[in-house]
Amino acid sequence: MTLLEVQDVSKSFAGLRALHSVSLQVERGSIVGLIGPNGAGKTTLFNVIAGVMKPDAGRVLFDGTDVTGWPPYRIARLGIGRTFQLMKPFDTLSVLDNVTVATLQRHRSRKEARRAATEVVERVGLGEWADRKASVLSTAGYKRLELAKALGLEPSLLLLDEVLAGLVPAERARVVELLREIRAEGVTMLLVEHVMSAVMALSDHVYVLHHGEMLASGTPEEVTKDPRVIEAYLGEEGHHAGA
Ligand SMILES: Nc1ncnc2c1ncn2[C@@H]1O[C@H](COP(=O)(O)OP(=O)(O)OP(=O)(O)O)[C@@H](O)[C@H]1O
Repeated sequence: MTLLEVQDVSKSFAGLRALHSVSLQVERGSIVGLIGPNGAGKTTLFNVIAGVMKPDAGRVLFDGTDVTGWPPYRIARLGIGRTFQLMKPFDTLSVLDNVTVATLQRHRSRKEARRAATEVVERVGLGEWADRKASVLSTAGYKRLELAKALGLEPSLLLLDEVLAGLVPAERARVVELLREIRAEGVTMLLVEHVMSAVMALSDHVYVLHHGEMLASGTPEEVTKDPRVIEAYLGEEGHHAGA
């Protein structure tokens, strides 16, 4: 069953066409990769899905509801969570308090919100850091916190924006494992990522954006063999293929 459907979405910035008639589908329970060169439009598409930007044309359907143009808080409440490429935790708050800010959206009582936050913090492997200030975390810790904040909203769909960037390979492998576990718990994911080995290992289906247009889509194997994708992305930045 389709959980997210993007239909012919277009978005321009002062004449610059960031997205041109882009469509994609995310099946419930799947992990879908969204790849493409810098400036291809990936973050813009996330912004449209999450309600941060209104598309000039096209529609976003989530779980059968047309959410196009809805404000971000309503979309989040309906079940779309999101991590950000540029992370902005509250540095002076503890790790647990940062996540409680998210769980308070779902739980009325502070006690319940705190209990839910504690669970999520444990879930992402930050249990030992729960009472430390967010500012003491490493990059890997920040990434996990970012994931925890998104999970705290109890989303059915998670939009992940480069959660592996800046991590060393051992840490990447741990986050890949964590994402698999989160999927097994029933969370569907749309994943923007430049670390191709992870995209290939995780994704059931991959979409390739290029200059704001959907260049190709298919299984990871199909996409990596597609000459257009190799020319536009994988070949040009060959390190992606093995990264
Ligand atoms: N708020 C904005 N105002 C003007 N131009 C923008 C804005 N946001 C994005 N753009 C432009 O739209 C195009 C698509 O950018 P976008 O950030 O969506 O690409 P991306 O695929 O996410 O790139 P990256 O991999 O570098 O994050 C780029 O040319 C970018 O400069």
